[in-house]
Amino acid sequence: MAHMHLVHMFFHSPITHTALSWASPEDGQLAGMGSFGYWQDLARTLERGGFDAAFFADTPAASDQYKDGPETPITYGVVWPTHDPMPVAAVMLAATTHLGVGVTLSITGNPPFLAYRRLSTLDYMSGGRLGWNVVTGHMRAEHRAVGQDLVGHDERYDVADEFMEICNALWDSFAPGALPMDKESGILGDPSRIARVKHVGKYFRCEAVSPTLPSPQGGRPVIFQAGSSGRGMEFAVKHADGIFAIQPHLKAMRAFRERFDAAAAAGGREPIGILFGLQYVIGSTEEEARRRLEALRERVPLDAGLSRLSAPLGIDCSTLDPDQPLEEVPTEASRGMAAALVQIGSDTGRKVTVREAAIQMGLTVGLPQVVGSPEQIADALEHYWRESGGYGFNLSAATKPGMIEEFVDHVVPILRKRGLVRPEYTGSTLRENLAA
Ligand SMILES: Cc1cc2nc3c(=O)[nH]c(=O)nc-3n(C[C@H](O)[C@H](O)[C@H](O)COP(=O)(O)O)c2cc1C
Repeated sequence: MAHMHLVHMFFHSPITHTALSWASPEDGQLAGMGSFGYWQDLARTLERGGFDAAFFADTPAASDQYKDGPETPITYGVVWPTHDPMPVAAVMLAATTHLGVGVTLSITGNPPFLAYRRLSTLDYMSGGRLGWNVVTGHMRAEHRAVGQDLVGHDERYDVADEFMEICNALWDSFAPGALPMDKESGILGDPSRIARVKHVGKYFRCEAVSPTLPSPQGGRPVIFQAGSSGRGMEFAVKHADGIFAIQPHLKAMRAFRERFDAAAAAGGREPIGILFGLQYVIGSTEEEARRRLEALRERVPLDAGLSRLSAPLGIDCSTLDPDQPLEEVPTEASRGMAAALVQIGSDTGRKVTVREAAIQMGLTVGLPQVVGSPEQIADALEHYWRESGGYGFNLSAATKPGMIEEFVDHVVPILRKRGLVRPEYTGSTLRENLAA
């Protein structure tokens, strides 16, 4: 664990995690959605700060769990609109030379061959700076949108395993010397050295040669994974190079890391690097940061928070009394998330009401927050990093792009001075930079 690794989280949407952040006078992302320049500038800022990558989360369809429809996400712009992250990844990769971009691409609604082609094209064009966050798609709306049935939790990972089998076979299909690319003889590829993949499985069929040139980074893009259930961990141990995780506080981060290390050891692997999600709210002083946080909190409509809370709990939260303790709400969907919200912001186990959980959900979607001056944020990151044993952080800025610039200009120099992050990029691919 030589250095703290930093990735910065986004949605290709008006917000990342804070409902109504788009309405803050400080925020430029809604206007930025119609501008290549906005994303290019963000990419250059992150590269100036030595970030390993920008990461795009993606849930392609507006959530319809709350009040059985998409009205609330549409009304308040809660991850609606949600544009495709793949083109914006291309824009950011084109504006930089070292920054990686991790994109989320769901196995729902995307045939493996076409997903492989889109990912490999971008990986090749960027000189090996692409990461893929493999998600199974857990939202009802996403399945309704593409006309597929939502399969059971563990079976989703069986489908994902088979999906990966096809992608891996295509990535591994090139033998040495497969690509003479010889202008003199006019021979570009040697078909005897490029395997034709023939897959007939339970969920997919594919018969093809790779339509794209091989990955410049170790045979395939960097594979990220974010599932934390037992079956999710099993999938990660089999396929992932890095893990994205959201845990509500330090104690939970450490426990999660220990659980994952044990799963990796059981699967015969070295520990996999975990990047913990954190939201930061920065100010030139602590008072300023707290003022900014309060302005954001006051803007979160209860309805938007309740709609955010509905998805992980798997219930329509409009049916709940906002003043009842969250603990009393029965949920079959994500007990982990409910337990995390009950303890949000502390590890003291203080009981929160549905209203408090909803506002907190509207503010951070369960991410722990670090709030303060650049020095205080650097201190918090160092503490979390040293004590959790995590590989680094998947950071989310409450407003954009200003807070990101402030982080790069004022927090990164402190982290560099302390020797916590590397002074400059040492590799040219995302895989190399993440390993350094
Ligand atoms: C940091 C983080 C980012 C995630 N990003 C996405 C995403 O962009 N799209 C998505 O559909 N699911 C996303 N997920 C959800 C996971 O991929 C997974 O479906 C969910 O955690 C449930 O899996 P589990 O039951 O194995 O934990 C994310 C989860 C975490 C912790």
